[in-house]
Amino acid sequence: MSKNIIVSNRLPVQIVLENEKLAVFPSVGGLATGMKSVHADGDGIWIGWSGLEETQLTQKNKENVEKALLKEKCIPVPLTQDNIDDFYLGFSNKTLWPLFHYFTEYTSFENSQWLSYKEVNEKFAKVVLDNSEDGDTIWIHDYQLLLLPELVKEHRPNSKIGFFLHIPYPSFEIFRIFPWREQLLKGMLGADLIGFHTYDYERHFLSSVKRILRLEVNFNQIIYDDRVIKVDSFPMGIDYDKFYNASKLKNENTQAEKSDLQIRLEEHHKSASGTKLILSIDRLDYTKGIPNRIKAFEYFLNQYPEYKEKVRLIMLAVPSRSNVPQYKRLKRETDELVGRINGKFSTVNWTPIWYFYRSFPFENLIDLYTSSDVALITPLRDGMNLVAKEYVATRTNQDGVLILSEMAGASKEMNEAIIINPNNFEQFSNAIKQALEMSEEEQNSRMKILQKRLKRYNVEKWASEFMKSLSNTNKNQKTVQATFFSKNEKENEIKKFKKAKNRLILLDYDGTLSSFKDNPKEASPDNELYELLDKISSQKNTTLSLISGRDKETFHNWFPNKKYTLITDHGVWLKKPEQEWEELAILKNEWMESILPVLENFADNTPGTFVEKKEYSLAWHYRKADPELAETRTLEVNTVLSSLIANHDLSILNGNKVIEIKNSSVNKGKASTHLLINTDYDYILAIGDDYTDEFMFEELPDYATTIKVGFQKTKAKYYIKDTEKVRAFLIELF
Ligand SMILES: O=P(O)(O)OC[C@H]1O[C@H](O[C@H]2O[C@H](CO)[C@@H](O)[C@H](O)[C@H]2O)[C@H](O)[C@@H](O)[C@@H]1O
Ligand SMILES: O=c1ccn([C@@H]2O[C@H](COP(=O)(O)OP(=O)(O)O)[C@@H](O)[C@H]2O)c(=O)[nH]1
Ligand SMILES: [Mg+2]
Repeated sequence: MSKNIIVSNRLPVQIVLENEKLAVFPSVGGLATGMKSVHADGDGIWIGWSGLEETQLTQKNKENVEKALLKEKCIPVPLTQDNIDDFYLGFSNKTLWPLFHYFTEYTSFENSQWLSYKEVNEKFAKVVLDNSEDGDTIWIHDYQLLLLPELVKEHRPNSKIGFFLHIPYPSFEIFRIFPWREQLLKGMLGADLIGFHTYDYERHFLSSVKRILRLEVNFNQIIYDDRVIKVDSFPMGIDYDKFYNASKLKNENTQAEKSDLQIRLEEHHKSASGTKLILSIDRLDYTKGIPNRIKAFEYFLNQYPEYKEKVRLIMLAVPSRSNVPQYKRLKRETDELVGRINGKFSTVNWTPIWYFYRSFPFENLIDLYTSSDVALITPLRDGMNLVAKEYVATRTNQDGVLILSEMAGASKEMNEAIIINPNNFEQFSNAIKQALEMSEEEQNSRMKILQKRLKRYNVEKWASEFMKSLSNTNKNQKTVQATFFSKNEKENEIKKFKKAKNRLILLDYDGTLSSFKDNPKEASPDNELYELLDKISSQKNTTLSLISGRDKETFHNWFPNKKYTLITDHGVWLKKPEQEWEELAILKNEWMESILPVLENFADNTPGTFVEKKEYSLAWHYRKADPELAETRTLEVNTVLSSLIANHDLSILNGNKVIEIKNSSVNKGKASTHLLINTDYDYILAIGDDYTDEFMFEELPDYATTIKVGFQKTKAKYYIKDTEKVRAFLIELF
């Protein structure tokens, strides 16, 4: 039976060891709180870090920790102090976290920490491999484990691997700064499905994949070797019923059952009628915009002094990553700001800010959510922000107002909140006023819509949508319908080849025998290739022909006096050994006059592209262009050309990073059948890599062995990875 495995840096529970005694606490942070309910229901396991330092543990403690975690269906990945310093506090939280949240000035790039990041990802991989079988479904989470999908995929090719990023994915201009960007992207591409909270993060990721790895992206699918990787957005929800029911239940509490916090909150309301509470809850993190929020609150009090003594900001900041210097500084700054503002505005009856620096148990969170008239959630950047959603879920009377930063992923689905730019203090302070003065009807109507969506798209739905999408990836996993040669098939092929009495070998050039260069002129044959071709053509009963879209002059210079046939310009020219060039088709080329300037215009407007003028065709090459610009331009080129070529018997070939306009009546299919006239071959082998070679695959007789280089869709029977493998295969044959 295959099982489901969740992997994240932090487990949903944290173990604390004090005086040899184990205590188990729930983890804070959106990932742990969100996924916990998903995990609780299933029968899978969760792999992650227990929060302990590995060398602290005696053998006995280690066993006890494992036992305690196993009860929670968790398996620990042990981290040493060095791992915690360099991988967790270091690379994860001093490099990836600030960079992905657009805090470039906080981002450090330390090679030693990168090495540690790789080492710990390998450590996680080992635990995953030790606890899984090929075929299990593995769901990996977040920025601490970006390399893990690739490490696991290598050993679990038949497992479906999902990856979800809980934080923002930054725009290409930010991501490109990162020194190890290729490795990170390739690490993520080990997954079969990659999920983000919002479409914007997804779009940024795809843009990096296109520009940095230069991979083909079709809508939201990435073609990577022979795999298709799906990318999609899944906005994470919360356990709606848990928050809703807890707050419903709370309404029924008798005075004696109330928490101390609840009693104090009620006292606040009683102390002066009409006073209101504004709530803010976050981990103490610079991305959450806490100092900014305090300053904006001060701005509000100055702008609308009538609210002094009438409103109170209750601010919960949960300690987080406190060994990272920026977090230490933030703590100091927050303390000072709260002190200054309370000092400035407080009266005998009123302190404007109630500030807590600790974490609260669930019951107290509910007290805070249900007692606050306004929730002020104003991060500078936030992947999602679940607190905003939790606040909404607890408002069982459908009152209360949410003010939400447009920089939080949650803002994309929570339109009925008051959405603000947290850097605009004017807007900030007006939003507070608007929230405090909002009519009950308006509160209700906004809340209703918000609640409806959160209830429907809850965390369970989120997880099941992700899993459903992950299980569907299987169907379109392979990019090509053709197959690799199996060992048996290859042996048969060699036998067939050896037995044959008259053999024809048709080889395309670029992308088949020689790999692509930025400038096509540089892709000239090397000595190894000359030797290989000479060897093939010197065999008995063997006709070798190169069949290419290249122009005749180039091939004439590259392959003078050779013992093999040359077919150029997609089949316009043919040269047999020791014979003159013959023209297979008599073609006109006057059309070029009108089309050349159009293509040149595109070349001028699209940096990195150029026009190649051949005798009978024109080719616009865009290999070096920015891939996203090229995507738009190729569409434009195709549209413009389609109208120009009408009535000219011309066709547009969309090749590998090239668009070529040529006469419709010539193609490699016709040229290759020309070679079959008057000769009986009992063995035909054709290898080619691009769209233009498909004509050849199509027109050759059924018994021909046709091979596609690369992983695009094809009519060929087999495929092979790249030019190197083609050469190796030919060496094996001959
Ligand atoms: O594990 P820590 O270093 O203590 O940090 C706590 C978690 O913070 C981050 O949460 C993110 O995930 C939330 C749910 O998807 C999302 O709402 C929020 O915007 C994110 O910041 C982090 O991604 C987790 O890995 C941490 O465990
Ligand atoms: O004292 C606290 C304060 C908050 N939270 C939880 O921490 C999570 C914070 O997640 P969010 O997505 O808002 O931000 P993150 O901390 O993940 O960046 C929410 O589920 C809160 O309920 C908690 O468990 N204890
Ligand atoms: Mg080719």
